[in-house]
Parts: sequence; structure tokens; C-alpha cells
Amino acid sequence: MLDEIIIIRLDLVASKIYLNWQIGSQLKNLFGGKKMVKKEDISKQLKGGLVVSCQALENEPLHSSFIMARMARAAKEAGAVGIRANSVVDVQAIMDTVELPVIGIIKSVYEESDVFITPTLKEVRQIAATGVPIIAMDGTQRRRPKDEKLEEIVKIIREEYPETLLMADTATLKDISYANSLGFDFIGTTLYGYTEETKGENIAKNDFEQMKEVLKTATVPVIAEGKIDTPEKAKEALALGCHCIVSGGAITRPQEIAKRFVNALQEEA
Ligand SMILES: CC(=O)N[C@H](C=O)[C@@H](O)[C@H](O)[C@H](O)COP(=O)(O)O
Repeated sequence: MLDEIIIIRLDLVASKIYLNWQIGSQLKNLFGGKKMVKKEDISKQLKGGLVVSCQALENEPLHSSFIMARMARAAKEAGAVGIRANSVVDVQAIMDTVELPVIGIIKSVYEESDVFITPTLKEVRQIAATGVPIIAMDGTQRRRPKDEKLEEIVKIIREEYPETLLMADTATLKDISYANSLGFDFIGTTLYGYTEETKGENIAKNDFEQMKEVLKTATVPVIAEGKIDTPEKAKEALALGCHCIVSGGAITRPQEIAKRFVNALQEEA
């Protein structure tokens, strides 16, 4: 009898907490919640600025949502216009910390495919559900896990999240033409140098030779991303006509930053 009373009371307490939480979030949405920002405004916000990629995978020293949110805060203090981040937890921690547009991705490795940046509909939906204004996904023509097709993913996510901007992370000019045809909002050079076909390449090589071709091929704004590791390169990419810059490792991966110093000292010795 006593057990039953205790269980009923616990149930009542739990229901009350749940109800309060629900009312609280509804009120927050009504009065204090995040405002829906229009697609054109997000694009304007990014134009001509620096987006800082705040990412640390499980095998990296700074792997922690708390630290990534602090990185995002530092980026904001420096004047960054946006953040790029990996995983639902990091994106949520960052969106709770800074009021900057976030480019969300989920890196996920599948055995049967080399595609790992938001590779399947599952990851696209998971990251979309966080409310990120922009989702970036692999925009190469490589075979995707589970044989999913990029055009299908884009079609479905456009229906489910019409207000979310989509960025294609590409490697080759062919990828860019493909992304144009699928109606992406942004094209990123993220994977140039990271696929079988482009291994060892660098977007800044020969005075940004490849970037100039990218800009001629793309029919939507181009985001310069991948090894834009100095302020000079960032400035040059913007001058060529890129919409904005994403820089990561050179700002938020201390192991890469320290390595550049160590390498320079070793070259001197
Ligand atoms: C190839 C790949 O996995 N790129 C990832 C994409 O999100 C990140 O690891 C990069 O840090 C990001 O693209 C920014 O580039 P960089 O760190 O070179 O400034």
C-alpha cells in the first residue's frame, strides 16, 4: 500500500515537472526563443566575413562540446561572422553560447564509402533538427553509403526544412556543376585535396588557380574552405569573389598551430 502511494506521488511529481518544462519551453518560444532568420539575411550576414570552424574529433586533444563553444565565443569576440561545427552536441552547445549563424555537419564514417561529411539522410536529418540555419554535406559524385543519392537527400530535406540553407562540400569542377544542378545555396571548396582525384592539391596553389575556375563554374555563392590558413589567403580568396571564408585548423586546432612552429624551428636547425 505504502509502495503504491510512493509510486503514485512520484508519478505526479514527474508529470508536474514535465508539464512545467513544456509550458516553459512554449513560453520561451513565444517570448524569448530564437527568432527565425530569413535565408537571404543569413547569406548577407556571412558575406565578406570569416567563419571559424570549431571542430575536434574524438581523437583530438580538444574533443569537447564545452571547449568548442568557448572557441566559438573567442571567434565571435574576434569578429567572426559564423561558425562551422560538427555533431549535434557541439552545434547545440555553440548555438546556446553565441548568436552567430552555424554551418552544421555530422562527420560519420561508413565502411562501404569514402563519403564522411553528413553522408546520409540520417545525419542530414539529425543536424537539421538542431535548427542550424545552414547544413553542409558532401557534394562529390562519389558513391554514398547505403547507395543513397544526393539528389534524393536534397529533395527530401528541402521538403522537410524549406528554411534551411544547403552547402555542398565539393572537390572537383564536376562536383560543382552537379551541385549547381541540385540547387544548393552555397558551394564550398572543402574537399579539394581530400579525395582520390584531388589528393595532395591545395586551393591556394599557383595563385589560387583552381579557385578561379571554381568561381567561373559555380552559379551560386562560393565559400572558400580548406587550408585557408593565413589572413593573406583569406583576403585573396575574398578579393577573387568568394562569398566568405571558412578557416579551421589554423585557428582552432592548437596541435596544428604548434606543429607549424615546431616544423619551422626544425627547418632552421
Ligand atoms: C576535409 C575535412 O574533413 N574538412 C573538415 C570539414 O568540415 C574540417 O576538418 C576542416 O577543419 C574544415 O573544412 C576547415 O578547413 P581547415 O581546417 O583546413 O581550415
